[in-house]
Amino acid sequence: MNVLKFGGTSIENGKRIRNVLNIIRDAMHDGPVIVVVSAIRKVTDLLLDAALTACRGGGDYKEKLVDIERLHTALVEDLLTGEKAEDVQRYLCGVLSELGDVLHGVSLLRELSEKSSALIMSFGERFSAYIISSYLSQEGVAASYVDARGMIVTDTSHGDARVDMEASALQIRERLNNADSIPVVTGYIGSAPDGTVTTLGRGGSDYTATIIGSVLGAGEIQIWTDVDGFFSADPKRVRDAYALPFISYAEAMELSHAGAKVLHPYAVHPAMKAGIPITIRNSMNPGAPGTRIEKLSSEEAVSARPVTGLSSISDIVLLNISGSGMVGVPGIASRLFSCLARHMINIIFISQASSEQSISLAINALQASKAQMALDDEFAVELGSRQIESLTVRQDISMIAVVGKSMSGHPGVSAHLFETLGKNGINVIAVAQGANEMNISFVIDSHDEDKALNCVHESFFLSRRKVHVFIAGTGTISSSLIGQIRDHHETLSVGKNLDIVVCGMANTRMMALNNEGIDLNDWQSALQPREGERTIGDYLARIRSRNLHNTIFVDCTASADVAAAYPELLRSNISVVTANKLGMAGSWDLYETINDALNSSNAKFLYETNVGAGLPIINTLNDLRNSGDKILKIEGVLSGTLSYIFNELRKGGAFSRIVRQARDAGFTEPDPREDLSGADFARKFLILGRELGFRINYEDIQCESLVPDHLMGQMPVEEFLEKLACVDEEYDDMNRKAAAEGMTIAYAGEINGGKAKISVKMLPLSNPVAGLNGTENMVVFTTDRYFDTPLVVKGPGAGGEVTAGGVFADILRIASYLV
Ligand SMILES: NC(=O)C1=CN([C@@H]2O[C@H](COP(=O)(O)OP(=O)(O)OC[C@H]3O[C@@H](n4cnc5c(N)ncnc54)[C@H](OP(=O)(O)O)[C@@H]3O)[C@@H](O)[C@H]2O)C=CC1
Ligand SMILES: N[C@@H](CC=O)C(=O)O
Repeated sequence: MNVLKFGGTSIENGKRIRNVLNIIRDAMHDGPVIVVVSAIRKVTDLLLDAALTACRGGGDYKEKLVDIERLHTALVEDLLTGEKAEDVQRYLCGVLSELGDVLHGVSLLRELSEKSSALIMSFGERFSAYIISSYLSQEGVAASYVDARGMIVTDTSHGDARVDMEASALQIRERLNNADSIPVVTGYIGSAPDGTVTTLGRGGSDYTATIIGSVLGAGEIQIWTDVDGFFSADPKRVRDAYALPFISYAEAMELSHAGAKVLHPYAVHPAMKAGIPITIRNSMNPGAPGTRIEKLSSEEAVSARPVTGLSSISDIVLLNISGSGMVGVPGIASRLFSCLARHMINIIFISQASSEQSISLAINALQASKAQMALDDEFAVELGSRQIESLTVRQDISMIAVVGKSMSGHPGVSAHLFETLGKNGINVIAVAQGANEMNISFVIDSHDEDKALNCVHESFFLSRRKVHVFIAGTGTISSSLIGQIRDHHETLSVGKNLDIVVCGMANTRMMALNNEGIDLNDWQSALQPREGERTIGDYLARIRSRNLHNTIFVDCTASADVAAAYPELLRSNISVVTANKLGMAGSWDLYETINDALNSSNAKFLYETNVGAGLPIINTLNDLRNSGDKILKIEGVLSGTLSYIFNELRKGGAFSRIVRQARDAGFTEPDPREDLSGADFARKFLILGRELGFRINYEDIQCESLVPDHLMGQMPVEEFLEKLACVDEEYDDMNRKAAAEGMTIAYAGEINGGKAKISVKMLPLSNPVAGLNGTENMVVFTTDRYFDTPLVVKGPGAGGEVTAGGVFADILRIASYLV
């Protein structure tokens, strides 16, 4: 014999009930069947609403009653015909008038006791079981309605009653053994010894099913619901969660107690005691195998991954009682727990450190004020004498449980868990782990619940890990970067199990956001006007509110406003990769604030492309310093644009035309005057100087400008490029003169002892700088170790593809730290 329990969504409408008929018919091939049903979806909520409305007085509850009647009548009309339909309508009429009387009484008294509430709530299952048993009979499956009030015996805690297993077993055997038709039993309800109606708590029909199954020694207890099984995490919150093929009783119990809604928390115990497997099946997808909950063999347990599943409870508060006077005083904990028990307050989580100075308890948020009052009263004397210093209630708290039988004796699970949380900046407020080592529960701010569930789930369950990228700027570098991420996505996914998801991009006018990833083949179409939300602050607010795990912000703008936001991003634990030099070459104040933020956060900050675009210059410098070498001097060419201009001039051509070519090729800054004035080069030297440990500012870099003063004023870039022709002759002359002397002109500089100088130089053609081509940069490090033959880094120092490649490499460096 098997017990089949159908939840509210499985019997939501006529189509689904027809489906249930097929499931029952199939199950009948395996032997006798007992059916347990919940109320039709929404009915329990409607009943509760009707009860609360009635309690406020007046007749408004009647509207809810009409809704309840309409919902059931529609089902009868859809499913039943002839005498069966009439019989059920008569039954509904009678029971609805009983319900109406109860609600009327509540509205007159304006009082809703737990007892009357349980009575009102019991009607849902009575309606559904009657309709379904009648429908089965009509379809030729002999079935009879069984009211569980006559079988499930409970105590008098009406809303969340405890079941008297012995008394219930007697009744169940008497009513259901040797039944000659399929019993369709009302789930969720029972009765107290005084005959009053009780309920087993929300979702209690699962419990009814396992009680009946265990008493009658069922072969299997099937819980038919609307999901494919017991998931590794709540699929509504964790997109990548998946149905587990099997889990142990103990794991199912831990997970359902910690918030997994697929199974009532008490339902596992009777089945476990009787050794009967429970299967969770999807009535909308009966072909899916579902999850089998049973006793696992030791081999199965050992071969399983250490963590089986995650669950969470959101609406809780954390009570914290603390005081140095509690240390070594016996009885405080006992009084604390007894007091809460007396007030029927269920404790979800307990944590006490060995110092005994504080005890933290998580309880349901609805019971917070009751608990606070009760404890204030209980500990009034200790609070008055400051033996207990504070009794606080912290709101907006969530508890997450990480559960797995194989966690026991498996070192590193908690280390991995807390490392993952830490890297994502999730603050753990309290932790608890029982000595059975199969549940680590921790309490965090509710704001971080989804982020924590996702990053922990990913780190324990998925081989492929996600990194969420938000880009600022959609110009030359960003466009190349987006193309590279798109083209390399598959390789990274297969080769490195890394999924780079670009979730956001913005320029000053447009923005696109998508947590699941923007389509990189058509990202331009995803951009929408930023109406009213045009500042970088608005974009950052959107990013922060998403609170996704493993988030990297990528700055491909040349905006000081964006650079000024780095400290805030880092403090929000969002890592930053930037091609924009205005952060590390900004004011000393900003530079320090960025470093302070970096030191106080777990986020990373990389800016290799700030100097020499994709060339490994900052990393080389730091490798030299970190390995103990002393850098004596840095010389070279660090402007791709100026290198290009002088390399082209050497071949002949007008200065202004070459500048225009550099701009069109994407080598220049958004405003080419930043390059021609030497400012961009100076920033790179400033960054290198600071990397070397010098406290220097932009003003400390001596640099020669190539832009005539009158062209430095405010004017559009196009106008500037036109007017720049005024210097063409001067550079033509300079170039000719140099060539005549077997020399060349170049724009180069050096940093020596904290002093930096950049200028136009006349160099012999034998100088390596004269051999540069295109946008090539060259940096020469003279160090203690590289003294006779200095270390040279040389290659293209500007351009979309090489710079984007450097940005991409920084993203991957951070990704490999995060995942
Ligand atoms: N080009 C190169 O070879 C190299 C460039 N870099 C650096 O990379 C950065 C980008 O250069 P590049 O791509 O060539 O420049 P582009 O001018 O092509 O692109 C700049 C982008 O930044 C956007 N932007 C500006 N301000 C903001 C803001 N406040 N919020 C959001 N978006 C903003 C612009 O949007 P809008 O169009 O709306 O103004 C534009 O999309 C610069 O800092 C540059 O120094 C570094 C190494 C090499
Ligand atoms: N405009 C810059 C780009 C790299 O930083 C340059 O020309 O070097």
